[in-house]
Amino acid sequence: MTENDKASSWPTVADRRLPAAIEVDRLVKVYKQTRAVDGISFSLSRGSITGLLGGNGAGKTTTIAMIMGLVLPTSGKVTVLGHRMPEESADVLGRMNFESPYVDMPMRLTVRQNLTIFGKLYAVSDLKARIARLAEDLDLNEFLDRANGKLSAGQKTRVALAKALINEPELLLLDEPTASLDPDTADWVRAHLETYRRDNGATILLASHNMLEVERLCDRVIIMKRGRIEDDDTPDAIMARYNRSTLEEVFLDVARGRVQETLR
Ligand SMILES: Nc1ncnc2c1ncn2[C@@H]1O[C@H](COP(=O)(O)OP(=O)(O)OP(=O)(O)O)[C@@H](O)[C@H]1O
Repeated sequence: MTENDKASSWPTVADRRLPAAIEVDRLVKVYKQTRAVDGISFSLSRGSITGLLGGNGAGKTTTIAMIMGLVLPTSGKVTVLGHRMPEESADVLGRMNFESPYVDMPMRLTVRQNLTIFGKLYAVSDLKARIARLAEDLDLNEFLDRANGKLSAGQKTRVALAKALINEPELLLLDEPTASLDPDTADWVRAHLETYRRDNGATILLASHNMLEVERLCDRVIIMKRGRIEDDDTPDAIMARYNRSTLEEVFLDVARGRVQETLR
């Protein structure tokens, strides 16, 4: 994707008048001894795609869980599509969705049964047609009536993506959407996410350890370290600031505490 393509798919002026897709204000989560999230703030505009980066234990998953209203913040505020989380989650959960390769769907149910259950949970109208469309788009027809437990990792990821898109969410939260996929399937999933975002004006927040993925997909990168935000900007601006040509190098600088002279 070129910079021009990215710019043309950014939110319109009208979109900007809507409440931010996600507003996180001085958010803290303490688990007994661990400050998993330590006072972070950011706001994501509609139609943007943002990468949440950080080493193991940086606080990415905890942040996403608080945005979804699944984990109660110790302090601070989360607002999603204009609604306070978790207090007003019932008003907004139907407009968002989530995917993680680490959350399995029921193994004995077939792909079609799983998608039907999730579709009913989200009260999707004309569910049969929606599943048929997703099966076509995500190439699921070959195994639509196979038990989820009998699928390969790549097939399961495509099904998980179908589940995440079943309600045509305005906001998509992804926790390592291409983990354990072969490069071809991973590329295919990324292309699908780009298309979905472009066609639906959806907002995407994705946690990823794959720096090339983030460079390719994201307009903006938030780097976390030990529960705090270490940097927050476009991929190009961050690479320029660290005087690096890849996000991978920036990631290593941040992880190993190598701060560029220009940043001191
Ligand atoms: N339920 C929990 N109880 C206690 N500590 C937790 C819990 N969940 C996460 N933590 C701790 O909070 C910190 C942040 O964890 P989190 O899973 O949010 O990090 P992450 O950035 O998603 O890491 P990874 O890249 O490894 O998935 C870690 O130190 C972790 O051990």
